[in-house]
Amino acid sequence: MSNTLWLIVPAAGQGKRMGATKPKQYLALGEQPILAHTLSRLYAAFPTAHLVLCLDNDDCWFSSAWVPFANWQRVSGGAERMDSVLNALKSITAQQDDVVIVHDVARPCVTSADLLALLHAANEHPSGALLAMPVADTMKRANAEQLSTATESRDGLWHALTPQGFRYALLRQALEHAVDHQRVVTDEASAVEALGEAPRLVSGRRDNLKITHPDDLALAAAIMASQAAQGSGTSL
Ligand SMILES: Nc1ccn([C@@H]2O[C@H](COP(=O)(O)OP(=O)(O)OP(=O)(O)O)[C@@H](O)[C@H]2O)c(=O)n1
Ligand SMILES: C[C@](O)(CO)[C@H](O)COP(=O)(O)O
Repeated sequence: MSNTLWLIVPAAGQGKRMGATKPKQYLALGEQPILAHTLSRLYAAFPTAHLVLCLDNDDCWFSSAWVPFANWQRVSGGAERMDSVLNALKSITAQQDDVVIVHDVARPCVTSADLLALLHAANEHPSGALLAMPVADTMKRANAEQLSTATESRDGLWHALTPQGFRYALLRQALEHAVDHQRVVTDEASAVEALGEAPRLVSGRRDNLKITHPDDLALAAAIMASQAAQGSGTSL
């Protein structure tokens, strides 16, 4: 029996740091909301995947017209991002070694080439994999007054991105372990690391922006326009 590729998209956030009148995933990038762009990018790379979309129970902006997948379901979001992802894992009937890819709805600039590279690494490595990019700036430690008190070594330091991919059994065990230990994790890889596993870092494009703050919108639009001009968004 061929394994199902599961695609979990956490999209139940409120976008507080964006400070908009609606959750940021529904803000327009050109003619479409961010959510539609992200799902379109994911579909281009994984058209036969089973999508599990995490949405807030009070979400009044979502439209199924933005979902290109034939196989998909929605699930209630949770208090934190990790709770939304765990709700999605609990809502599916997966084989223990099925690969689960988790991607933020707030990252619409991800390319097919990066998505497929991540899937390959997640298939190859029992501890899973995540897109990431090496830190290129000098990293400062600030005190409560926002004064720079130290410089942290950037050797071996990476920015974690998404998607992140793991076998179903490992990811569910890792997130349930985090919940059991009342530990909030901000990405799936840190839950897996807490089990003593070491996911593979897959070097990803530096334009895989997570739209978080207001000035990220114009930046994302410029990235997508550049990708379209170069034919690099959904081309392989
Ligand atoms: N309880 C939550 C919180 C976040 N997310 C999702 O997790 C991703 C990354 O989170 P973030 O960028 O922090 O989004 P928000 O939580 O919406 O932003 P903020 O922290 O500014 O409110 C987003 O796609 C968001 O929709 C989620 O599904 N469930
Ligand atoms: C998962 C993530 O995008 C990896 O960088 C990030 O941890 C999400 O953090 P957020 O605070 O939920 O945006």
